[in-house]
Amino acid sequence: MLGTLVDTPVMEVSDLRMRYGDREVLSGVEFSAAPGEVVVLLGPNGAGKTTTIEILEGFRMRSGGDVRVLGVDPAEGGEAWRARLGVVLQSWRDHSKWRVRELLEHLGSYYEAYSTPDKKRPWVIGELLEVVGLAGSASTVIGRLSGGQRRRLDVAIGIVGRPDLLFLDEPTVGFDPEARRDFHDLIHRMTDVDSTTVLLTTHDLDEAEKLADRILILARGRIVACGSADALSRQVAAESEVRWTLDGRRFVHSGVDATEFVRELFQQHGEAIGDLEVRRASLEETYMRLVREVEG
Ligand SMILES: Nc1ncnc2c1ncn2[C@@H]1O[C@H](COP(=O)(O)OP(=O)(O)OP(=O)(O)O)[C@@H](O)[C@H]1O
Repeated sequence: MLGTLVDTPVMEVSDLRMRYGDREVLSGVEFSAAPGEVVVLLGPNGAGKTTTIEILEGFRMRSGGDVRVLGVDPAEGGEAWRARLGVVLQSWRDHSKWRVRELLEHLGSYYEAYSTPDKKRPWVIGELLEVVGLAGSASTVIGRLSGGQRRRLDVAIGIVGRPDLLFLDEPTVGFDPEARRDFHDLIHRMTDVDSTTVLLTTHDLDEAEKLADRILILARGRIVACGSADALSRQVAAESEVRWTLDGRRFVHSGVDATEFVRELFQQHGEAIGDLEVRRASLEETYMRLVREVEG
């Protein structure tokens, strides 16, 4: 085929509005996401992150605006559309008497009808148990899992149908550091191997920085900033901090062009320079500054 193949966006949101009673929570949210992209939605408590995700999942009717998810308006999405979505809910409370493998096999069987030549559904359960770190608990009764294992099961339930688009609302709450790292590896694997698009919310900025291709900051009903962690930090804090030692003394300099400054520093002092550090604003500093500016 001649010409450039342009990926159709997996999600397109334009002028999204949501009102609860007379209170407007979302007042013109705009963003889109491409196949295989990991988009992280950040924002203070009550900003409307869960509301946004629920609208995209088709669980909540919006008050206004245009939304397309996998090319379909979520308000009208049917079974075949839903089968291509993965949703990780806050916690799976039902079926506490079932065993882990049994529940995943049961839920997975629903997706068989939606297998395609490119994507065999559901995930092979043994392999799924491996990747979410539950292989050792396959025969455990769900009611006896620990909080962290329960959360791993939530993730397994969300991805058992090998979704094209995965929604995760605060997925790693209650994870220990190892489970958190395993989860990050899993997300990378899904986007690399299956080109799954991921939209997730978190309050863990370190996690956002590790996972996101793009970070969206939701505040006061709108997306107030959008970009990689690095781009956001450049946008907010033009200056970087350079620290170094010289003849046993510590120095600090803040400026716009750190590279040029360091070049000159070395030209002037050469090997006498020690412990050089160049630091841009962290995502936490950037986030706090952006949200404070918007919230006045
Ligand atoms: N069903 C509802 N009826 C009325 N108000 C609601 C409803 N659901 C949410 N809200 C309100 O809408 C606002 C946004 O809530 P939402 O849960 O979407 O925020 P969030 O960004 O996910 O917050 P958090 O970070 O605390 O999870 C909040 O003020 C909340 O109280």
